[in-house]
Amino acid sequence: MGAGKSTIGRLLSHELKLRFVDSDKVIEERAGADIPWIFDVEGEDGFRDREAHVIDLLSAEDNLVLATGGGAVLRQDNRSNLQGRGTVVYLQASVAQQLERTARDKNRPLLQTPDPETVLNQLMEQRHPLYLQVADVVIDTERRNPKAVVTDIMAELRAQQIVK
Ligand SMILES: Nc1ncnc2c1ncn2[C@@H]1O[C@H](COP(=O)(O)OP(=O)(O)O)[C@@H](O)[C@H]1O
Ligand SMILES: O=C(O)C1=C[C@@H](OP(=O)(O)O)[C@@H](O)[C@H](O)C1
Ligand SMILES: [Mg+2]
Repeated sequence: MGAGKSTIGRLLSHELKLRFVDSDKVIEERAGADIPWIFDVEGEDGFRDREAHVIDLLSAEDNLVLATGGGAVLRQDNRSNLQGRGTVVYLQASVAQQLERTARDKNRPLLQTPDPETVLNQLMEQRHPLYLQVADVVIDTERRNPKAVVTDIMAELRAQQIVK
């Protein structure tokens, strides 16, 4: 959360001239409700079920840049769908940077606690190894503006001959 997936994903899609899709937005459209409502009414498990279904659908499509939510790596099905069907970019950010970038946003239920820093540290410990497991490309976003991050991603995609 706050690494910049939604922001960078959209910018990268322009650079690659591909469609951009954010799985969180698709989940909200299909549910006719926002993410806080889904967490409230269906719990995190309900949200994860919806997320897995949407990632299964979207990862099967070609020619798009997909931004997932940060918890997508928690399920094995998502990990194998993402890893098997596309190029996965892991955007890294420190917890301090995540806190700065998410502070004013009420749209992330997991961070609506008195101590989001502790939550983010726990999530990082749990998820970082999973992100590394699925990533083809790892990009440090620390104190890099979105445009610079996209430039770094493009350079790495070219170095790996994933794009020209
Ligand atoms: N590299 C960056 N530098 C500065 N601000 C950023 C950067 N990436 C994202 N942001 C800002 O941080 C916030 C969270 O970004 P977002 O794209 O929603 O992250 P994610 O989808 O990974 O949770 C947004 O306000 C966005 O404008
Ligand atoms: O990390 C998570 O578990 C979540 C991240 C959110 O997306 P972003 O990573 O785009 O903030 C969103 O999917 C939901 O609030 C859960
Ligand atoms: Mg996002």
